[in-house]
Amino acid sequence: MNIRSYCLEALIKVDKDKAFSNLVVKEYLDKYSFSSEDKGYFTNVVYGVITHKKYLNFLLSKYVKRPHKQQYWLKNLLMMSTYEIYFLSTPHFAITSEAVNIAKKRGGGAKGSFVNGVLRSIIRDKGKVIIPTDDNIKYLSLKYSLEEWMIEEFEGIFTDSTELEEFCASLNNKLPLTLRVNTLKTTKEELTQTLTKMGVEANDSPFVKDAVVLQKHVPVKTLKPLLDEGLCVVQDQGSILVAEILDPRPDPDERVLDMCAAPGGKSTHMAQLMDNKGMITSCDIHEHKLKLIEDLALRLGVSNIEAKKIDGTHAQEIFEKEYFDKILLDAPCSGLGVITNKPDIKWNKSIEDISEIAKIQKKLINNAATLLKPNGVLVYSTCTVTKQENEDIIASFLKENDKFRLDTQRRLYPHRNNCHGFYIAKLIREGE
Ligand SMILES: C[S@@+](CC[C@H](N)C(=O)[O-])C[C@H]1O[C@@H](n2cnc3c(N)ncnc32)[C@H](O)[C@@H]1O
Repeated sequence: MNIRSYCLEALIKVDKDKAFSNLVVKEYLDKYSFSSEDKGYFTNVVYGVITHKKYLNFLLSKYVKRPHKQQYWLKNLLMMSTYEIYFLSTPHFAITSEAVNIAKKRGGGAKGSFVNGVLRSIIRDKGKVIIPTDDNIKYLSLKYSLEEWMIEEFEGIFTDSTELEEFCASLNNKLPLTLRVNTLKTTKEELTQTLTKMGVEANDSPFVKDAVVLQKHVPVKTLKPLLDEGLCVVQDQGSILVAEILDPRPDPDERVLDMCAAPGGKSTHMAQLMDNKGMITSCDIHEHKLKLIEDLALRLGVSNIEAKKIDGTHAQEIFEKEYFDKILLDAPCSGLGVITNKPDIKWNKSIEDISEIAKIQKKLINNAATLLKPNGVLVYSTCTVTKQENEDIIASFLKENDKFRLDTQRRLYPHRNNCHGFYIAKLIREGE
C-alpha cells in the first residue's frame, strides 16, 4: 500500500468511526515503518483535511453534488486530493494519477474516470473559486473551516474585524514547540546548550521563565532522549504560565491541590517551583489517568505529588475544609484554544456543550473555594476562549463569594502570544 492509501484509510477511520485524529495518527505512525518523509506527509494530510474540512467541502460542492453524502472512501479521497491541490506543492499530475489509481481499485473504472474529471476541474479553477463576503460570519466560517457558532463566540471577544480574522486564521497554523525545562534536573542554559549540540535552535520564551521555544519544527523523536531523561517536557507557554501565576512556595508546609490534574503537566511544574517540598494533591476523575501523572512525576524526579481519583464536583465532601494554601483548578473545557493541535474539536463540539461544561466548571470552582485557607490563592484556568467558560464563571463566582477578590486575569491567543488560547484568573481569599 502506498502512503496515500494509508492517509485515506486513516481519514475514513476519523470520519466514519469518529476516532480521534491524534490517536489514529499515532496508531499508524507506531504500526507502520514509514520513511521520515512519509511520516511528515501522512501527518500533514490527515490533520490538514480535518483542519480545512469545511472549506474543502465548499470547494468540492462546486463539482460534486452533496460531497459529504458520497461513500466514505470517495469523499475522503476527493477531500485529501483537493487539500493537496490547494495547500501542498505536490505536482498536480501526481495527485490526479495517484487518486485515480486508488479510485479504480476501490470502485472500478467508472469511479476512476469520475475522480479524474473532478480533480482536473479543481486544478483548472484553482484560485478562482470565490467565497461570498456578504455575511462575515459565513465567510470566516468557510474560509477557516470553523462552525458559525464559534465565529459568533469569537466576535464577542474581538470587536476589531481584522483581529477577528487573524485569530481565526491562527487556529489553522502550527505553533512552535515549547519545552518546559525541568529545573529539578537541569537548567535552561544547560538544556539550550544540549539542544544546540543536537542542531536544534531554541530561544528563551518571551514571557515564561523556565521554557525554551524551538525555532524550527523538530520531530518529537529527536527530542526523545531528553524527554526520557526527564530534562524537559513538551508544554505550551500558556499552560506554563498557569503554575507561574499560582506561584506555590518551596516550603515544607505548603499544601497545594490540583483539582483536575491529569496528565500532570501543571502539577509537575508546581512541584519543580516548590523544589519538591510541601505536598501537592493531584486529582482526576478518571482512575486510568492517575498513572499518567505518576509516570510523569517519576520521569521528572518529582517526589511531592500524591495522585488521587476524585470527582472535583464533590471535593468538599472529601477533603478537610480550608486545608490548602493554593488550589489550581485547570478545568475541563471546550478546548477551543487548542484547535491548532486538536482539529477534531472543530467538529465534535456544539454550542450546547459549552453551557453543559460551564455548569461543571461552576460546581468545580465552588467546591475548590471551600477547601482554601484564608489568604490562600485559587487559580482558575482553561484552554478555551469562550466568555461563558471564563469571565462569566469568575463573575458569577465572585458574586456569590464575597470573601474572594480577583487579583489577575490573563488571556493568551496564538496570533498575539504564539501559544495556545488560554484563560487564567488568580483569585485571593481575603483573611478573616
Ligand atoms: C484540562 S485537563 C487538565 C490538564 C492538566 N492540568 C495538565 O496540566 O496536565 C482537565 C482534566 O480534568 C479531568 N476532569 C474532568 N472532570 C473532572 C472532575 N469532575 N473532577 C476531577 N477531574 C475532572 C479530566 O479527566 C482531565 O484530565
